[in-house]
Amino acid sequence: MKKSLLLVRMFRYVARYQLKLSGLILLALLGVGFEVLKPLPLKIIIDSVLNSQPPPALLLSWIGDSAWLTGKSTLLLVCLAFLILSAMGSALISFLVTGYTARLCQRLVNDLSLDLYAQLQRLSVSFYTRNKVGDLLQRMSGDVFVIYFLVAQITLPAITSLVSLGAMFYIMASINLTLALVALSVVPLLVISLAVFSKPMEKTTEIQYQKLGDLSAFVQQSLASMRIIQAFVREGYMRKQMELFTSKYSQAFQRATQVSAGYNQLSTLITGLVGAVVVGIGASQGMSGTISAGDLFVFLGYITALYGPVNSLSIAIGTSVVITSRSKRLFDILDSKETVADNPGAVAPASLGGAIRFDHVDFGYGQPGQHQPTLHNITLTVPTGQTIAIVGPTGAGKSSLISLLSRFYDPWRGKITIDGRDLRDLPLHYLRENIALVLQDPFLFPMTVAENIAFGNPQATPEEVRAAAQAAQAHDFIMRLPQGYDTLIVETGASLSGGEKQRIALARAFLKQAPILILDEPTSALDALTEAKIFAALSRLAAGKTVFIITHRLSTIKHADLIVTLQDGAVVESGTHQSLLSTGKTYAQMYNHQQIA
Ligand SMILES: Nc1ncnc2c1ncn2[C@@H]1O[C@H](COP(=O)(O)OP(=O)(O)OP(=O)(O)O)[C@@H](O)[C@H]1O
Repeated sequence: MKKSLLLVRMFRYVARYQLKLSGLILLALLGVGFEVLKPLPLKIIIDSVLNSQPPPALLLSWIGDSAWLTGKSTLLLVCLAFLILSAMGSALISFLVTGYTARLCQRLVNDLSLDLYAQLQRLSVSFYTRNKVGDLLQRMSGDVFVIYFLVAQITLPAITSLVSLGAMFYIMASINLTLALVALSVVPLLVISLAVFSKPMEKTTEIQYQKLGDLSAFVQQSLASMRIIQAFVREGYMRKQMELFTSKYSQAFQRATQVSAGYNQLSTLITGLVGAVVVGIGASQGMSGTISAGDLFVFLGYITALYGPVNSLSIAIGTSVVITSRSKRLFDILDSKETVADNPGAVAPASLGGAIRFDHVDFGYGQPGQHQPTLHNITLTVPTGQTIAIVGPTGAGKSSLISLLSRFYDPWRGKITIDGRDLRDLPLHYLRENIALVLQDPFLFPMTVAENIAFGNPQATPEEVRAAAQAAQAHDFIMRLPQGYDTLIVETGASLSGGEKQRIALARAFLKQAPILILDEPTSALDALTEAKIFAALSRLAAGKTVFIITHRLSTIKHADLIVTLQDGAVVESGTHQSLLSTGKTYAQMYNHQQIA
């Protein structure tokens, strides 16, 4: 997408609040009015109070032209009153504009953050495999403020600067057109300097925020794995890595800052030089009597005042270049097509049975043809209500196989059906609502124990939560926690043992009461007795449900309706425990080996 379009798209967010923004702009323009008119009372004081020129015609039309009103004392009072009013007005308006801008911008940041969050929720697992969490965090918490800059540092300053430049030019031109044109020559000069600097500014900013993303990702990963770093005494190594990331970021930051500073200094220089030329010409015209002392005062006042809007205009243009690169980082997320799409016309059936079929499924991580497949030609049929165990050596593809059921990925070839419907013909949210899942690494949220268990079924009553915890053999240890079910779990469940976390994750899956239950090594961290109790509860809870279970402990799945052995991504055998034992092949060898061990 063209970079200029990125800002246009960003404006669509701002356009949602066009009424509020218009009000804000009008208020800011009122402030501009006070600023622009500021030197005029001083001109009147110099020309008509201190000297003998008549007051300007416009003023006379306002206050009348009786001798009393145009007396020097009254004029002085009128001018002073205007100066006081404009000082108070400017202060009040600036206060209001700052407050309203902050409020509007915060809303915009919130809107953008929510859209990004919603899109992140839609994106598939492959997106998260490709992007680092720390970098995404940086985009969500840092880059999202580009919309703030768009309003507060670009739109508002650009409009108010242009209007005040126009108004000042109009007044200056009515005093002395030549001088006004010299003063305005600053604008094309600034445009030329921006044309020279915009590409390098854009590039260096893009690199700067990429490096910041890398640094954030490294810090995030280090914090999450601090125990491992300490256990392996790799603090020194990690510090060196950190130095590397920070030095790369510092270099990029310095380069971007230097380029921006170059542009800013050049524009300051241009403004200063043009100002000096105007002062020189104006002063010499004043000396020759071409313009009055009051007019020259207005002119000089505007020359200094001109710097403000010209400078904020150049900052606004510079910022727009910088935020274009940062907006791109946001639109990369918003435009990502790495979502799991439903087939057109996907509809939810009235109910879901749970008969599952893998039909000649090939799957791999990455692109077919460019990457090796992980699963080859998988064909499996699991009738409703049956329990199927997937076994096989580590890396055989067991977790990959079940990840296809929740459509974390789609097959390269072949299809998976539930009750005869292709998974892609079911709305994704409907499919996932009908699957309860326990992953190998049970993730707990920083919420209470009860909330963690009820995560997939927030309407569950406390009694139902308790019953699920009992089935998962979690109730007793939960009751020993300081606040029982109301105990707040610290981030990722760091204060619980691996087995405790697994049991909460199991309770969460049991409580969901979905027709399909997928358990990926759900009891790997549990002792044999607890495991046996959980499997007893499972056989009761799983009545009528289709259950997929992956386990390395083969004694737990002896009663499964079907056992499938995977090896190197292919089904090498399937059958019941007894039938597989009798073949003496892979399953039998693994089982016998575990019996001896
Ligand atoms: N996100 C991923 N991206 C690329 N390759 C992956 C990804 N996840 C798994 N793999 C690869 O796919 C293969 C199968 O992995 P999978 O996790 O399905 O095996 P598994 O049988 O469940 O292993 P284990 O018993 O150790 O859990 C492995 O070679 C693994 O390296």
